[in-house]
Amino acid sequence: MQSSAGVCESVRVCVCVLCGLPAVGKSTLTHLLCDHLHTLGWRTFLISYDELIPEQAFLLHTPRTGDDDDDEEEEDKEQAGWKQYRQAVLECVEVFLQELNADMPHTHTGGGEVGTGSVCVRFKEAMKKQQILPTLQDTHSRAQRLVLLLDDNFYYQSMRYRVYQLARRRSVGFCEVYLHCPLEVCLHRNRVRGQLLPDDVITEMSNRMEPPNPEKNQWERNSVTVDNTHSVTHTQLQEMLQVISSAIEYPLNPVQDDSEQKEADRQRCACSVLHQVDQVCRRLVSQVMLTARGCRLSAEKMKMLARDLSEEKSGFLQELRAQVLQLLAQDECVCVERVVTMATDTFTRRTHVTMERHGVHS
Ligand SMILES: Nc1ncnc2c1ncn2[C@@H]1O[C@H](COP(=O)(O)OP(=O)(O)OP(=O)(O)O)[C@@H](O)[C@H]1O
Repeated sequence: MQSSAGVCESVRVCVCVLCGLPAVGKSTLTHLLCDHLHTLGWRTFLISYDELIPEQAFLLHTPRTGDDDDDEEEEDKEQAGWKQYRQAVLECVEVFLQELNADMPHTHTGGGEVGTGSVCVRFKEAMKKQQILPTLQDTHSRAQRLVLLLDDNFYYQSMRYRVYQLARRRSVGFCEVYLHCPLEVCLHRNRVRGQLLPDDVITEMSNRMEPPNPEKNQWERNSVTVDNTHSVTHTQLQEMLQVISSAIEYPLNPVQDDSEQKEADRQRCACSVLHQVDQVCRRLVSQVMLTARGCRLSAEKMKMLARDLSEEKSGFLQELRAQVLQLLAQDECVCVERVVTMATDTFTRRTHVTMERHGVHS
């Protein structure tokens, strides 16, 4: 049976999120997965964030590392812009899924706010290039299963959770493939391919990486972790195909209870706390750097201090995030103001220790 758009109505779909550090090998693996899925007669739609989001937005976003705290406002604006682009990608995916089995032609021209409209244009180009609609319209095709492969770093759990929510709203399957290997290997692969990203950006992302945690997050139960230090083995490939297959056979149901809303509230609260504490930490780091400048530290020592402070801040924010989410998961009441004050005190003490270690005295 066909809709007026000509797409077979019984297409089973799943969204597969590929996450991992830059240069870990996500794109390479995606192509391998596509080849294998095609031999099963399944269709794939490769959604590469690198190709949909203008390069400029990625460059603006690259996580900052310590000694460039001067222009906080500018960075906030950049972060907001980058988030809009990511949101625009998800909007395109959602409209695509909405129209897939509905009685509608694929004529969506939106794709987000002004400035992110290019994402929609690129999304449509990707559809055309990968011949998504012609194959799905072919009723004789055995391609009744479609796997959307989302290729990006997805280093925060909250980034992946948004995709999960989308899959749930549209009643399709959801799974995750987390690709990892030692940081040094990623840095090396990045250098070999022509150093697309500075080392410290990849290192910073590694500090921030929150791998899937199926034990803690029920919604991440359909995930597989793959060590990509060497070539992917047959067993690893089978594991991935198994997870994708299970996601496609058992699509998610739209929310029946308020658990999803609760989880979203928890994430929002944690983000708010983290954002405020992050601002405070940056100011403290800037102050320390100013004090160090006053102490006439050599350029080399200033660099080492900046690096240590940056690491201290990343680690501290990560710990705090985990603690806040734990409290919220236990339904504890989290007073944002209080947490921010306590966190400020703790981080101030830590910066003092770091200062002393570097011979900086206020
Ligand atoms: N298992 C592997 N063993 C050795 N080299 C690999 C492996 N997988 C990928 N590579 C190489 O590492 C480099 C980065 O791979 P790839 O572009 O797939 O990474 P990526 O995770 O998609 O990067 P990005 O997120 O920056 O787009 C490429 O040169 C690729 O050939």
